[in-house]
Amino acid sequence: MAIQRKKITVVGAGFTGATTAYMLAQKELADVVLLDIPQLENPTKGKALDMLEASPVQGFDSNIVGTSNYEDAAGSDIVIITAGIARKPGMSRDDLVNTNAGIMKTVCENIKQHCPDSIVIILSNPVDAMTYVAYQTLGFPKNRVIGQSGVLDTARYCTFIAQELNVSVEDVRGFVLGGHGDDMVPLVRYSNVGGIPIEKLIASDRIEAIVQRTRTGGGEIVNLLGNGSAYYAPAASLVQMSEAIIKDKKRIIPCIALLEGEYGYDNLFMGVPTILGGDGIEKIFELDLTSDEKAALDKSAQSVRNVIQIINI
Ligand SMILES: NC(=O)C1=CN([C@@H]2O[C@H](COP(=O)(O)OP(=O)(O)OC[C@H]3O[C@@H](n4cnc5c(N)ncnc54)[C@H](O)[C@@H]3O)[C@@H](O)[C@H]2O)C=CC1
Ligand SMILES: O=C([O-])CC(=O)C(=O)O
Repeated sequence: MAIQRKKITVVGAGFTGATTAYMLAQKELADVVLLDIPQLENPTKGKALDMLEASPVQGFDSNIVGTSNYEDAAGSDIVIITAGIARKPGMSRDDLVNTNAGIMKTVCENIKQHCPDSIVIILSNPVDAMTYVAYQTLGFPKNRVIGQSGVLDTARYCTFIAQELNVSVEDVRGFVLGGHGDDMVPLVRYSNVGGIPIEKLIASDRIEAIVQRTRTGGGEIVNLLGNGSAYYAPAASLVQMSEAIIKDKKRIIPCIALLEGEYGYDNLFMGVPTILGGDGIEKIFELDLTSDEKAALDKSAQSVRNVIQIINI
């Protein structure tokens, strides 16, 4: 009897979607379905075939197909949504809200019909608000609707700390709380290098500079690229989340989760530390925060609420 492989569908075959599909296949996490709109069916099939033809060279056996038909997504264990427009220099993520909310609703209606048992990971921006739209449309339990921001924001934060100290990124631990906007909250007090608190190793003005660069890390890439936004690190982040779910690793990963009283917020999707495993978000950790940290998180939460209020679909 043939081995039943896991299946992951990536909706949106643009920069982030295609890169994610390729990384998932390289790691042999699952067979991959790459899905875009009917007008882009041939380019989507072409990207998938091109990736598949790399498999003999790279030595992976995951299958990859391109499609615009949601029937091909049926039975997916995970659906990753990257569909939507990306910002350009001079724009904020929030400028994308109504265009992408419309796209999110259409995509999620299809996922609800064809992949009712899947765990859904949302990337499209503004991602906290888009995760809320997805949750409303899908009607899935909250553990199966997850937004990606914290892995990426934390990765940027850890990159900058490793650069500052000229040490391995592998030894840097930290995480970023809050919404995926310029007022996200890198938690300095909980950050360390090889177990040593960063406050003992880096001067406070340099830490502040790292925190600020992390907050505007997406914009830094947008300005450099000139016509789109980051995709290598976002794709790597989606793959780490998918791996935690597919392998039931129970990793402690910051994810956008539905808060129902945690940290004092209700009915709000925002980035918090979670356990990510086979059931999706299996637990949310509530950390003790100082009054300054809580005030920063309140500001970030308010920004997320402000965006949700202008959704008009
Ligand atoms: N949460 C995060 O940390 C990050 C979020 N993003 C967001 O991810 C989204 C995608 O970014 P990119 O891949 O760079 O954009 P892109 O423009 O390269 O690709 C988007 C793709 O979505 C497709 N699409 C549009 N409507 C669709 C629909 N109804 N069904 C299926 N596919 C549809 C487009 O045809 C296009 O191929 C953007 O909103 C961007 O802001 C990007 C990086 C990080
Ligand atoms: O900045 C953007 O528009 C894309 C994104 O969310 C990121 O790279 O953090």
